[in-house]
Amino acid sequence: MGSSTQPKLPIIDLTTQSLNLNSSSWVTKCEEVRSALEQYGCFIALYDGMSRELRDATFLVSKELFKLPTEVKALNITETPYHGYIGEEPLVPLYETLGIEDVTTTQGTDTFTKLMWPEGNQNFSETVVMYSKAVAKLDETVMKMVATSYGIEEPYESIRGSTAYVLKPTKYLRPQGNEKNLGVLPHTDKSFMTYLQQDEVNGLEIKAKDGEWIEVDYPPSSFVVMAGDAVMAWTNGRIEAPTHRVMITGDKERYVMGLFTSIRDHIIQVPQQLVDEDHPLQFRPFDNYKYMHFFYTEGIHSECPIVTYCGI
Ligand SMILES: O=C(O)CCC(=O)C(=O)O
Ligand SMILES: [Fe+2]
Repeated sequence: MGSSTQPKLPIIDLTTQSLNLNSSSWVTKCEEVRSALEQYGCFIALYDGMSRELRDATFLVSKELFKLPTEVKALNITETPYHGYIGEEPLVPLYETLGIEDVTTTQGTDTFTKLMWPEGNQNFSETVVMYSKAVAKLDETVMKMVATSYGIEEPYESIRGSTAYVLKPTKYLRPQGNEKNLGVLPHTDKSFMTYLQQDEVNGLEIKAKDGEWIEVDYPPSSFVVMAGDAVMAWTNGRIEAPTHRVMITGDKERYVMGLFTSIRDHIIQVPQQLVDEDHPLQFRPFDNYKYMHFFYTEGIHSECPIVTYCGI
């Protein structure tokens, strides 16, 4: 008989009170974040910068969005691959998602809202902008901690202002029958960082370094913080983007909010602090958006596309 203990992701308390630390405890906390990312490529964050009301309101407006006719949702076409509408894909028939680009700005979100509701939907726009800004604050904290822990505050400061945010409200249909069903194929994110929050139904699985799939069980108030391929290259491979998939069981639809950060109009370079004899340079300077296009056109069948794209 195998062990009944399921492997679990680390849970890190990033609530305001818990971060209100003297400087040596702050450094320890930063190391906790870095170590979780180095070991698993992700962790569960407890975060109090998102009120229950805002979270609930966001899932509510996203359910309204998915109720729109498919031909309306399909109007969300973007230049960047995977940021537009994806639905009714034969390989992942349960999965549906729409990307809202520049979502932390009223202008970006209004452009999307006008496409979906030409008559306007101010409640949708306002809710989604507020939600994304609150998650962007979590990103600010996490990245500050990563930068502190590696001693790369300055290099991070130089790319921070080029962060672009895409929110992807995502829905998984309930599967027919009782079998586990694939919601999303195993993949790594092509983003810099990803922040996931789910409504109530589990389904996300992370591939650990030993090859085992970890079923992620996280409460609706917390977030899964995950490294993307771009962070893997930026950290010279210290943090690896984890392979993950979604398996849907049970009889409920699953709703997820994913905020994806990417670095736009700025070449990402490995900070010199992360290169030494023990850690020779592994990645050439690269453009996060060009990488996303590369993945869509040529990199899709590559075993490790970021290494194919800019690995040394
Ligand atoms: O649904 C989830 O929990 C994860 C979705 C995901 O991996 C993605 O959108 O890239
Ligand atoms: Fe993903």
